[in-house]
Amino acid sequence: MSSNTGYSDKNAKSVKIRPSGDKDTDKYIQSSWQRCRDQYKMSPDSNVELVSLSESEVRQRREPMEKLLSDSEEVFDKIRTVSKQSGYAVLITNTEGVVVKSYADSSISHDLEQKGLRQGTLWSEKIVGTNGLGTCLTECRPVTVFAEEHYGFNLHNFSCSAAPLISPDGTPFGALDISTYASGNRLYQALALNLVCETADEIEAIVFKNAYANQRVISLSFSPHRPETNALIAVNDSDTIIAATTPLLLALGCRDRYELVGRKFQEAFSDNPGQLESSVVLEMLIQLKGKPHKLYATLLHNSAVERRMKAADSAASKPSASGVQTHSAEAQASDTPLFSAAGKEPLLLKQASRCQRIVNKGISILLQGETGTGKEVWARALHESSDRADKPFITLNCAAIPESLIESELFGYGAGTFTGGLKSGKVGKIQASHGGTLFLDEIGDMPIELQASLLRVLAENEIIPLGEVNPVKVSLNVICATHRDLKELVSRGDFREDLFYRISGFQVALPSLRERQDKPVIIENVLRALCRDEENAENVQVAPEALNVLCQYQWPGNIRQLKNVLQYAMCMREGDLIQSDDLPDEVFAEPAAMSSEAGARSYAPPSRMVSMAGLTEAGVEQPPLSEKEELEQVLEQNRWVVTRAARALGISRSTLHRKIKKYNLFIDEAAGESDSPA
Ligand SMILES: Nc1ncnc2c1ncn2[C@@H]1O[C@H](COP(=O)(O)OP(=O)(O)OP(=O)(O)O)[C@@H](O)[C@H]1O
Repeated sequence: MSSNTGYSDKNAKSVKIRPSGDKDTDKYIQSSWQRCRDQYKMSPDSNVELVSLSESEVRQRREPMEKLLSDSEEVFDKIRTVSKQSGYAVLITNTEGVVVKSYADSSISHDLEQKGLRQGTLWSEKIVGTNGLGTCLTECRPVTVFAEEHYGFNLHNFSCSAAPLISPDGTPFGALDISTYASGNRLYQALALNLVCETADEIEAIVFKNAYANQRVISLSFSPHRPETNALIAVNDSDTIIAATTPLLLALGCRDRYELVGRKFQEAFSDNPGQLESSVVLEMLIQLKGKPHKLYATLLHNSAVERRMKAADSAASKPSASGVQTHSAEAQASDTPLFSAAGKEPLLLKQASRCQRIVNKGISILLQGETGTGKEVWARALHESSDRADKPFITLNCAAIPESLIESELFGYGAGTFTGGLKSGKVGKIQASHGGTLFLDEIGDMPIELQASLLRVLAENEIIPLGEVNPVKVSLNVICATHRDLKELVSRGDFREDLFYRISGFQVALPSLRERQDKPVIIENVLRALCRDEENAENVQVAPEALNVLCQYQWPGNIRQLKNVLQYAMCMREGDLIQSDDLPDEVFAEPAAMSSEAGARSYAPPSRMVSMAGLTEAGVEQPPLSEKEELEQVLEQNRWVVTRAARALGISRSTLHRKIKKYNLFIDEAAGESDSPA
């Protein structure tokens, strides 16, 4: 390990933590200080520099959280009122620790704003050291960082309490913080922490109800007088629990959300013969730590589900005059190919309804996503949702055939054009998709010379097959897909800018499987499809522990890999239950180190004093790094910004430049000289 850390072991021993009197608190503050010292190579008792992002960088990071922020407005109003009265600033960050929204409603909080507690600042623990937001995101738990517990000397007069914001699959999507000037006793901050935790719970419940608006959401409570709580589960049509909120998992003492998720409702809350109906509080008996407890379940009012159920009932009981069974608009919508490709992923559901509206409007659609994320499935769903559904759907994977053949594959050729070609000539894919849809997969691999011809086809709707002179009129819908960053290809001159704009009238980003909030639903869908292909397999299920393993795995090959894994497990299983032992070794790999501050994504209840340190990047035991590896790691963490990496390493910029040269590390000079985060 490098000794150029700017402080000696003697300094390290002098790490001082103001005793809080709370052992648990001391532990997480100590771990954070240790990370600052050993991993981020920060020197204690020196000032930390706050990094501010530009308006557009903040906007870009806020965009995915926009809906959540507007849905939770009422909850934010409540915490703002309390914060205003007590002189706190309210900050909301994404998982990187970038403040995407802040509220300063009092003169104290205006003052705090001037000191950096405002929208746009970056509170990543790696950059700023121990602090409320950064440490909360790293530890994935609520924290208060009070006065001298902050690593940076210039933050010693702040008191910050933060809690992670948790999405329905248990992964953090940001953090909420209230901060003020530190005064009095640290223990008084317990109230602030409580307020942040309660608010984070309320936000989690709102996001949860929205994510499962088409399922049954049940509130569970220990009191019959307060049946509606933030302790929620979502149950699908076959009575399987598909998600649970953090407050519920903590109340029931579950260390892992898959102690509930994946189980049948009746079985999880055993000996409960009652039926859940609207506005009835169902009393149930459960065992907690060996003792019986009464638990009250209430089915929350859900108009979408009620409409769907009513539609299903009436469809089942009365055929329409035409003899065709009727469905409500809701049921019809969720039956469409686009909605079934979207699963229950909130972002994709939104994209499905947008695509549904534009699919016949002549707007070109570009699909982006890693390999195996379902781009072709989405393209087919678009075709099947369009007016061209009964016409051909033709695909051409530009990366899968040699460059020299793409042109003839696309445009076809006339009789006798090539030696070795078909005597009668060949109809190209463009002509073959006339009337229907042409799906150009991996468009980023289209040779630049051919891009001009493709652009012409799209603009003029006609082609001239190779070796022919007469143009042929075509009418087709072109959908393109890529896993590459086309804008970057454009900037490198490898992709025509005019073609990029021509094919990307509307862009759909398909999330990787590891990012999806609806993993249990996707697993179930892929499994059902496989079961349909096998005799007597209709009752095959995945056991909760196996489901847990599948949901925690990082899935570099996305849904395609999931399909292979389930195919393997189907062969290995004995009986109708797929157990962990039936899964291939690959899915038991350690969670990969995460790029975001939040560390490895966790499916266990992540907060309220349950430390996820064992799963975070920080907690995974690392072998010692060589100086070169360490430099690469710190440069990577600081996005190759030399000034920032030098600061993180505790060395000067010129020393870092010398080391970069010594180890022949690649550095992008433009990025290296700038301090603005990429
Ligand atoms: N929503 C889904 N539900 C069930 N299975 C799916 C879903 N999406 C994709 N799959 C399955 O995953 C596999 C990969 O899907 P697809 O070929 O559409 O991915 P892709 O992104 O086009 O991959 P590539 O980039 O490698 O071409 C296919 O077997 C497909 O059937």
